Amino acid sequence: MSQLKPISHLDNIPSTPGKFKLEKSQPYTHRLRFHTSLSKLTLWSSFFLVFILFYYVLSSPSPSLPSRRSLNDSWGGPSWEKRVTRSAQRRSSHGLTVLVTGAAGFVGTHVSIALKRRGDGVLGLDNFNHYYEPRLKRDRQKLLERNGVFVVEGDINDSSLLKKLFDVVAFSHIMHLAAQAGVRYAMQNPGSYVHSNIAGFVNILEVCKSVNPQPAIVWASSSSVYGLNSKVPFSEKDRTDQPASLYAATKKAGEEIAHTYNHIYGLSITGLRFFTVYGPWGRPDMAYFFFTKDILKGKPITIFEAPDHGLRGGIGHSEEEYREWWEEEGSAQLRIFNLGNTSPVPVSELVNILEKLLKVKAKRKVLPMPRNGDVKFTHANISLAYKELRYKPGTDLETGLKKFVRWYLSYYPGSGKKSSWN
Ligand SMILES: O=C(O)[C@H]1O[C@H](OP(=O)(O)OP(=O)(O)OC[C@H]2O[C@@H](n3ccc(=O)[nH]c3=O)[C@H](O)[C@@H]2O)[C@H](O)[C@@H](O)[C@@H]1O
Repeated sequence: MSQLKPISHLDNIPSTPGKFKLEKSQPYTHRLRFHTSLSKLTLWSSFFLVFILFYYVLSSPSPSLPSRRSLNDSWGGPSWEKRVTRSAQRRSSHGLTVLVTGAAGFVGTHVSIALKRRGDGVLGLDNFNHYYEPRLKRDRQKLLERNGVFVVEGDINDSSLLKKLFDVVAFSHIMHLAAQAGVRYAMQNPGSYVHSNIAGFVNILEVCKSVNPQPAIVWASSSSVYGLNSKVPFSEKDRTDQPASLYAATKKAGEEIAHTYNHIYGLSITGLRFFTVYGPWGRPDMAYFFFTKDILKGKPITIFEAPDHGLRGGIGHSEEEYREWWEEEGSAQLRIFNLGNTSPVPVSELVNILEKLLKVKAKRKVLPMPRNGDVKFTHANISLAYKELRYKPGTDLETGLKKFVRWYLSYYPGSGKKSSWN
């Protein structure tokens, strides 16, 4: 756009002497000539400027846009590169070098710390968006820093940043967890799901396909891809073509996109279908988190009841289970695994446990399940993950929620003071 401004400016320059009072005196002729040549000079120099600008815009390679953006970003420079290198340094030659996207997120934080503790080199990437309280993300970042993990502030859609990271570090793996999460929010902000879960994922794959050596990719799909399926437990072999939310549809699209990049470029890609993950440092938009908050405040909570009066079970696993997810990839694999717990729990049972742990009675409002993206039930078949990864959840819901509640009360001190049974 900037090259247009001088052109419209040129259009406004008086180009004929008709706007000037004509006098026949010599000096005037000189002035007129001088003016004319000045106009010409201005015209030509402006034209030249436009040409230079135009040439610059056309001849700059595509990274010129991101590099202009980088003026506002907090990445780049020798001390930044040093921090990146140090964070990605693995402790032994057997260790992996992992880029964790969405590192300041709930799952990303736990994964980064688990990998770092076992000796892998870990670098985080996160855009610290405002989907939920940024303070929580910043505090997770501090936790990561205490554990030796540096989180680069940037977006997965920024290919120049991604390329720069691969210039500085030869990552063996990407743990891609950056995404627009949340099932119900997709009705409010559909574009953010397309931007992060589809465009962002493709951007990551585009960079991965071009670097040498190509990193293996492990990424977060979702149990929500099972959508309206009624056959339980959900198995990886089941159909996934009836998503109930745009969120689920973008995760399903991610699985198909993964297939393409494996097929064409031989990228090794493992998708993990998470089943309602919960625990300390969790996400405030999830039911167990805001139920805890509202129960403590004495505010009513809404329990969605499916039309067949079955309540959908939120099931999951706590941070211990993250440790065993990882294994060295063979080349060019395309895999998908369910990760969750195998005993579904009705939402009402989740509330019973929270009441017991918080020592506060919940004000329950039971409503028929709205058509808001939620599904009636979810239940994981995890035999494939057990067979191939030895994945075995070891935390029951009550133990996991106890850990969450303990964390919640210490993170939000004062929130539990009013706690008492009515
Ligand atoms: O399993 C997954 O794949 C997904 O798990 C969660 O989604 P969801 O299971 O819907 O998690 P919650 O928002 O915590 O909902 C749990 C259950 O509580 C119910 N619920 C939710 C909100 C509410 O006010 N009342 C209520 O009964 C929901 O219908 C649902 O059955 C995450 O938000 C997704 O990002 C993730 O991909």
